[in-house]
Amino acid sequence: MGLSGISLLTTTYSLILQHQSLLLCLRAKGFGLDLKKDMEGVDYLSDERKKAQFDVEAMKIAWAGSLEAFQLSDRMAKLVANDPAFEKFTRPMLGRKELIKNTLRKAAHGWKLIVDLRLTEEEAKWLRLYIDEPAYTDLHWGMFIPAIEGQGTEEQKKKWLPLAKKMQIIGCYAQTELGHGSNVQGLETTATFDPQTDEFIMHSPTLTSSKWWPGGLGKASTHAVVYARLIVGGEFHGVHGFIVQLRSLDDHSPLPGVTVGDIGMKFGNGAYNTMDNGVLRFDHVRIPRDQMLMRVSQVTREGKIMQSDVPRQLIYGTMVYVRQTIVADASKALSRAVCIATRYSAIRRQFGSRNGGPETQVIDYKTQQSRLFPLLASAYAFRFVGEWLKWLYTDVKERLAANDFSTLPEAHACTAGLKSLTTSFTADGIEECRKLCGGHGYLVSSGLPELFAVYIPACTYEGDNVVLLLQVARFLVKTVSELGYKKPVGTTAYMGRVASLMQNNCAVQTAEGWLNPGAVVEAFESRAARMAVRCGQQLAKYENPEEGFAELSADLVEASIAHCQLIVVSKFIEKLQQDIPGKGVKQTLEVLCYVYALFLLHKHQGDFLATGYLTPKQASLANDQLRTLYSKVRPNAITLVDSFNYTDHYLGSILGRYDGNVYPKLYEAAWKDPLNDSDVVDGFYEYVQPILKQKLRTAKL
Ligand SMILES: CCCCC/C=C\C/C=C\C/C=C\C/C=C\C/C=C/C(=O)SCCNC(=O)CCNC(=O)[C@H](O)C(C)(C)COP(=O)(O)OP(=O)(O)OC[C@H]1O[C@@H](n2cnc3c(N)ncnc32)[C@H](O)[C@@H]1OP(=O)(O)O
Ligand SMILES: Cc1cc2nc3c(=O)[nH]c(=O)nc-3n(C[C@H](O)[C@H](O)[C@H](O)COP(=O)(O)OP(=O)(O)OC[C@H]3O[C@@H](n4cnc5c(N)ncnc54)[C@H](O)[C@@H]3O)c2cc1C
Repeated sequence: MGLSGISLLTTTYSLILQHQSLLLCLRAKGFGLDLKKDMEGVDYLSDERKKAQFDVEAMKIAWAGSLEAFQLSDRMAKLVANDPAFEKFTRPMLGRKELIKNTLRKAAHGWKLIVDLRLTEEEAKWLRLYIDEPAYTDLHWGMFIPAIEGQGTEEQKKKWLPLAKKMQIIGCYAQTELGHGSNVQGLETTATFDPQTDEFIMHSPTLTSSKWWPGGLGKASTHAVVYARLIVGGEFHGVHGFIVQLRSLDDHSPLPGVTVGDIGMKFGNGAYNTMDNGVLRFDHVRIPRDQMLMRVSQVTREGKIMQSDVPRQLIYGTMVYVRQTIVADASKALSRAVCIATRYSAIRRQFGSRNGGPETQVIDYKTQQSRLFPLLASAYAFRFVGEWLKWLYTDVKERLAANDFSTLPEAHACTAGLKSLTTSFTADGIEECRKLCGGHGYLVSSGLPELFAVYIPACTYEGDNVVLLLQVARFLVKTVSELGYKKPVGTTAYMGRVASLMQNNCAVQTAEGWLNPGAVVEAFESRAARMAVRCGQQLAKYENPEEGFAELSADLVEASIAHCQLIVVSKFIEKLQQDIPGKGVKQTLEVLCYVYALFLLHKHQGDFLATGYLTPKQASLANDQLRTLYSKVRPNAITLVDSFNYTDHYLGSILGRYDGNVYPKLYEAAWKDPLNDSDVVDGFYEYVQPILKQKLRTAKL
């Protein structure tokens, strides 16, 4: 068969796929094309779904947090999925300008729905999540408004919040500069008070002081909360936030003295390029004095600095809030990737066929299970720790409102540490899911490349993950150094039992012995306590503590990871102590909890062995138990990912389709690629044909 034969065959097949729901067997001799009978509307995963040992509807509620939360999220997911305005499959093929315009259109359509349907703020949040396209609205609602809420005075909130909440102004969070991101105290933008005019003069004195990265700044925002060095009477008084108008509210042109634009393309096709991360410079731009956010410090008309009794660290409060939301988002991104990889692993078959029978589903290979099921368990673990962190944040917020600042350091350490732990694991987990899907995982239509590209900056934004773990380390070192006279509370309460945690060793004697929450928690507590104490002992050898901290920072990061993993494990176990209704739901979650804990124990067994808490035999028993647990997860795997309740629209993946109808849909999608609009590629006559027709002068070639 020649080229035209192949082309005829493929075009015919593509037409059948497009216009028929019943696809009949198509056989192309000599081309290995043997597409089995395929019915649209058939659930190819129904046999898997019949294996479930728990009530899926009840698990959906356990995942969502409550029946109300489930219903709300389900309603918003369907609203988006059924609205053609939110189509996203062409996104990776759009050029940057089209991409941004498309995102602006979707954001406008989303806002119209919010207004027309009178959605609550909670509903609107879920709507934006399911629209699934990073946009300026994320920063407007996620950082600009929270910054004003957290750092503004009552008067300032009264003035700015109604404007922002009605979207009569659009704001972003402009902290990072070209020269400084992690080191906030090193920012160079200045806000100099002019007592003559009662104004601040915003200025970018150097190239490196240019604001660089803020999402929504590049093209959309009219305003920003700008972080700058406060200078009053020629003296520096720390970094503070200022509300600055950047663009005209009439024609959106930059105001005098403001230079603003987009910083350019980022990693991946589509992906985070829907966001207009921006650059901003000020040339002596004047703003009224009352546009400095003044909850923490005030500048009076006379140019006096007044400190309220609120701690200075509250200026960093927006980051605490966003880090907490990022932990919740980690479980969403990881569960999404795991859902795709799990469904596809049940559809995909390789090897093992006997007498022409079906080959083995790749999900039945123990290696596949040992890579996939810990990710599945982690998605659940992150979901529950995210729920707990939300509670912790709400509690801190209420305390702050009542001028109780005692739990702020712990909230900072927990949000920083868990943000770091969950985003690093999720970024690696999405890439692992791509590999678990073999070659097809590399196709954009698998949904995984774009999910990965969108997700990985989470390891950097809202604080580089290593920098954040070093903050946890400072908190741990301080806790250890105060043990003699201050009782540790909250997530460090276990340090109060440091003597026994240092002395007692693991008592587990059998693989079954590891199915004991007490044994698991004690193992993680002992490892974390021993690593933190060891760092403390090492630090004590240095005369200069800062020098010691810098020298030991790699070990300190490992101690912080051990502490954060302990938090996730114990919050999962605490969750299971609650009433969780539904047949088999709690038992299935218990299996996942042990998978999560024993997988970590196996992966980090070096720590557990080196600290002397475990013997090699006990570590090996944990691994034996892990294998048994994988067999328990196997029958429930598909329904555990169904319990995330993701629509096919949100998943955005042919491999992860609910009905498992993967191959015909992959085939169909290939023919929709613009390259296949014509049989002869554009450029053939200019660049390919001349080569084919060339008359070679050197006979040897
Ligand atoms: C396919 C489509 C997918 C669609 C997806 C759709 C939607 C997405 C949804 C949501 C989007 C979510 C996010 C949006 C994305 C990106 C937004 C990104 C925004 C940003 O990145 S904003 C910039 C963030 N920048 C940082 O995080 C900087 C990191 N640096 C710092 O935080 C600090 O400078 C530091 C490193 C922690 C401290 O440095 P240091 O110089 O030592 O500190 P000091 O300033 O001297 O203070 C030390 C003192 O303060 C305590 N401290 C520090 N931070 C805090 C805090 N946050 N809260 C409370 N206390 C804090 C610290 O403990 C010290 O206390 P002491 O008692 O020891 O003195
Ligand atoms: C997609 C995206 C969106 C963003 N959105 C915003 C936004 O809306 N608003 C905003 O203000 N900013 C935003 N940012 C900026 C972001 O917050 C910073 O990039 C982030 O805080 C990291 O800072 P940095 O770039 O200065 O990294 P750097 O600090 O320069 O990090 C470089 C390397 O140095 C290491 N390092 C740095 N300090 C230390 C240390 N003390 N000890 C050991 N190692 C160290 C880091 O681990 C890293 O490996 C965004 C960034 C991205 C990628």
